[in-house]
Amino acid sequence: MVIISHDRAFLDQLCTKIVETDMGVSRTYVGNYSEYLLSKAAWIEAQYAAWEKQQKEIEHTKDLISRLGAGANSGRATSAEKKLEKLQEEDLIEKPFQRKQMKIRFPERGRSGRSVATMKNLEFAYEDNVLFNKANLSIERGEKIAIIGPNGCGKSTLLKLIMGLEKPKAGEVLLGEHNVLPNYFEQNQAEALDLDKTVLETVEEAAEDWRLDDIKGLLGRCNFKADMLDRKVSLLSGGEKARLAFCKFMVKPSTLLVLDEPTNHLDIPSKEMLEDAINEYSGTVITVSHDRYFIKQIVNRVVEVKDCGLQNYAGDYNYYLEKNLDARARELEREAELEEKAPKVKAKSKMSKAEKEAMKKQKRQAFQQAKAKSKGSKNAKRWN
Ligand SMILES: Nc1ncnc2c1ncn2[C@@H]1O[C@H](COP(=O)(O)OP(=O)(O)OP(=O)(O)O)[C@@H](O)[C@H]1O
Repeated sequence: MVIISHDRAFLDQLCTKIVETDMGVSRTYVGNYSEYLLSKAAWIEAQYAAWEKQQKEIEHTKDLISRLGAGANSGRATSAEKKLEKLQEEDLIEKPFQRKQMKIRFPERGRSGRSVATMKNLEFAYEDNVLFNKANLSIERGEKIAIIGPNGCGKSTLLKLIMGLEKPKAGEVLLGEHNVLPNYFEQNQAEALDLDKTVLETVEEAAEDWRLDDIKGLLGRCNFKADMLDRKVSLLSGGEKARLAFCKFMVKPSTLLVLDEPTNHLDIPSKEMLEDAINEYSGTVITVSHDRYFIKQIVNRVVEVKDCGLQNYAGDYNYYLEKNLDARARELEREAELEEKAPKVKAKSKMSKAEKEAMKKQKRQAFQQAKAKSKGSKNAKRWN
């Protein structure tokens, strides 16, 4: 089975091999996605150490050649020259290429008061579809909260209530009084873009205190090449509009992020960029997401929408799984289902002895390869 996916939790559960392709070169790692990250880091470390060592040797040999010069030492100089030639050509170790991860920070505007949002005896229904019945929740500054629950239970509606876009039938939803500045990423954000604006204008308008070069850098990271910056939003594809909406969202100053499925249209590097930005954000974050990997990376509190109420778990997603036996059972069921569909494929937790051995072997090989000086330098141009 070959899978192409941006869903890291899914890749973790199913894959036994990851093939990474970057800059026209592909490399295979044994294991699932999390193991691939570890193996890749180990490979880069080993390759970098070997490269550094060889660079020193090259410098030392060059130095030796210049000191020996001609005359009585010319024989030794010639053999040093031969050694240098070999080091620089057939034995050359390539410097491992590391793609620079673009770093983004959500702009913050001071800090909010301690109380960020409060729901008191909240009641809400769409006609006879009751979503909340006397639900209570209070959110404090700096909390990073995942709102979870099955499809249609009212997660997105809760965010709309917090944003004041829906009104409670009874009870209250209040934002804190002091400096609570929300920045809301709604699921249909792309549909709200102004079609007459250009790509660059759309982001420039939302950004305050951003340099033009930084805005262009952000757009570039989200795959808007220079020739697209002056294109009208009306001419963009659905996916491009979604990425543009994401860029617009990333530049707005706030003290509260309200996110509805923010990772939906993002590739893995963009998800990682978003996770880093959220982790560095000192304000409050409330997110609805089905992306369990994303939730595991960023939240310190979980709120489950259940039986028209809000069940609080004062810990991260793993804590929620530990405390919530139903959720753990569902998680195990899902794993079992996936395994049944792909009986020959085993996930990390169930790796066979042979696979574990293969993985160890791969790590050893990566280390040895790095030491054993790779031949040729076909890709030398791309190492910097
Ligand atoms: N404007 C609306 N009018 C009537 N019903 C609506 C409206 N918006 C949402 N609903 C219904 O309310 C329920 C809750 O919707 P909501 O989008 O909040 O669920 P959710 O938990 O976010 O779901 P999902 O996980 O699928 O995104 C659903 O049954 C939905 O069909």
